[in-house]
Order: sequence, then C-alpha cells, then structure tokens
Amino acid sequence: MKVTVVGAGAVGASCAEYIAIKNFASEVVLLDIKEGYAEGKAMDLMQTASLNGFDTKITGSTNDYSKTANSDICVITSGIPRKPGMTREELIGINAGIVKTVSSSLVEHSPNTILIVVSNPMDTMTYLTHKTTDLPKHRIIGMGGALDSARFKYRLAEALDAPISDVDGMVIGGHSDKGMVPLTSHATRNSINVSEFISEERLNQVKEDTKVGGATLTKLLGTSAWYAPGAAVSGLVQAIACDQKKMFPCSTLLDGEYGLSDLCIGVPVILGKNGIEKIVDVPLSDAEKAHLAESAEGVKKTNGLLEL
Ligand SMILES: NC(=O)C1=CN([C@@H]2O[C@H](COP(=O)(O)OP(=O)(O)OC[C@H]3O[C@@H](n4cnc5c(N)ncnc54)[C@H](O)[C@@H]3O)[C@@H](O)[C@H]2O)C=CC1
Ligand SMILES: O=C([O-])CC(=O)C(=O)O
Repeated sequence: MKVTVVGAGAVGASCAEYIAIKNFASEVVLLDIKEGYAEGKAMDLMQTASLNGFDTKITGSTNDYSKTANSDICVITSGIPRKPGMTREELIGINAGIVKTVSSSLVEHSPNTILIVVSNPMDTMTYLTHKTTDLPKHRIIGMGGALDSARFKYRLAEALDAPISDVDGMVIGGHSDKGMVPLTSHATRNSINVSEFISEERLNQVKEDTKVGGATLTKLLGTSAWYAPGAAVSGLVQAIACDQKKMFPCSTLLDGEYGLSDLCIGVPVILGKNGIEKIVDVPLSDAEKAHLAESAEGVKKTNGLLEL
C-alpha cells in the first residue's frame, strides 16, 4: 500500500505521522514544492520509527512526481492555511491554482489512485478536483466531516462531563464556519439521545462551538490546526487501505442525494477499498434539512468563484 501526501507542512506531516504509527501502509511519500522540506520531514519522521514501533517507509520529494507513481491513495494538503480572522473561503484565490496543478500531476503518475482533498476551502477544492481530473466520483473524497465530527464529540463530552468514548455524533454539510450541520437529533451517550442529559440551550452551545472549531484553534495558534486534521485524514486512509467499510461524513459529488446536485458537500459515506462505496441516506430533522440546504447554497456560491 503506497500513500502519497502532497504538502509536507503542518497537516501533511501530521497525517504522514499518524499513517505511519498505525503501521498499515508499506510506503508514504511526502512531496512539497519547498526545496528539501519534504525530505527533511521524512527523515525526521523515519527517525521516530524505532521509537514508535512502525515499519512504514517514509520518503520525501521536492516536487518530483515520478516518486509518487502508482500510489494507491493520494492526499492533497498543499496550499495556504488561514490566519486568525479569515474564513476558509478567502483561501480560494491561491489554493485553487495549487490544487489544480497538484491533482493533475498526481493522477498523471497514479491513474488508479483514490484522491483525498484536504486543502481549503475543502468542498470547493474537492469539486475543482472533479473538474480537473477524469477520476470517477467514488475516487475523489473531501476530508472535513470526520474532523468536524471529532470536534463535535469533544464538545459533547465536555458538556455531558462524560468520557469521549461514551459519546457519538456526526457533522454533515459544508466544511465552513457557517455551513457545518452537527446532527444533534442523532447524537448519543451510550445509545441514549444527548437531549436526555443536557438542556436545549447547552446543546445549541455545543453546536455553535463545533461549527467554529477550526476558527477557535486558528485564533489560539495563529494558524490553523494540524493534529486532529492529520488524525482524521489517517482514519480515512486506513478505512480505504484496510477495506474497513467504515462510515464517515465526507465531501462527495452529489447527484440528487439529499435533494442536492452538482456540488461536493459532506454526507455520510461508507469507505472501503474502492473509495466511496455508498452514500448513506440518514433521516434528518426539519431544522437539519433546512440547515443542509442553506449550507449547500454557501458551497455553490464559493464554487461560483472558480474559473472552470
Ligand atoms: N479539510 C480540513 O479539515 C482541513 C484543511 N486544512 C487546510 O490544509 C491546508 C494545509 O494546511 P497546513 O498544513 O497547516 O499549511 P502549511 O503551510 O503548514 O503547509 C502547506 C504546505 O503546502 C506546500 N505547498 C504549497 N504549494 C505547493 C505545491 N504547489 N505543491 C506542493 N506543495 C505545496 C507548502 O510549501 C507547505 O509546506 C490549508 O489549505 C488548510 O486550510 C487544514 C486543516 C484541516
Ligand atoms: O480552520 C481551518 O482553517 C482549518 C480547517 O479546516 C480546520 O481545522 O477545520
């Protein structure tokens, strides 16, 4: 199993580290445009192998895509992150050009690959990847919902004063400050709906804190987060590499599902060796349906800024 991660910055390196530590891939190639950067990160990570007990071989490359040839899975994290006060959508001007070049170079060298798009604004970059490459829709996956759901669970556990392993929940919709739709109607503690344990007001606070999860960290860190994003990507990569048939909310091209078409947005999917093997239709409350429709409007507006 060969995995390429483009962008050896904060998210790319974290993602490579988690993939290696989980020890299911034979090879991870890190590629970056900055001279020597990916090679340096790869060497540093390889020097953790004996300490962390993994055998995955990590190599680095400065923009040489021949090193990525025949990758089973490629992850795109290249691009600029936001600074405090910015929205993800403001990154489109620079990141669209980067994602376009990177996705075509990857597919040129790995025509059978599955692409995971991380660069922001992620839903629009996932849509752009469809427009740029000829890959079938089950082989292009946007990562956002897996991270947003992890943050939702963190906030739920905090509000319930419960261990995180007791709670479950999922966030669908656009990966943006306003577009995320935390599915409170389905959130549980040990199979009991969380509304049995906390007030509607507290649950609304959880929802709002989840939606601005990325912005909150960006304000604290001065740049956006990387540990949870890297871990979330590694979860998707593992589900595909190990054919786990796990369910994650991922950004995928919709064609009528959830009443939406011609956009990529987060919905629950089953991930296995073929990439997105199924889009799962879950019942939503009226408020969640309305929120998802509004979120889709926002994503389409951002897609409209693309020069296609
Ligand atoms: N979808 C999600 O849930 C998340 C998305 N992100 C996004 O991921 C992206 C990366 O974030 P960070 O790693 O924090 O940024 P970073 O600045 O630490 O790393 C980005 C790397 O991309 C490289 N790069 C730029 N252009 C390139 C090109 N044409 N080819 C190869 N490499 C290139 C840079 O040299 C840099 O090393 C940002 O757009 C950020 O908004 C970050 C966290 C979560
Ligand atoms: O907040 C950002 O800009 C990066 C990101 O997508 C996240 O951490 O959710």
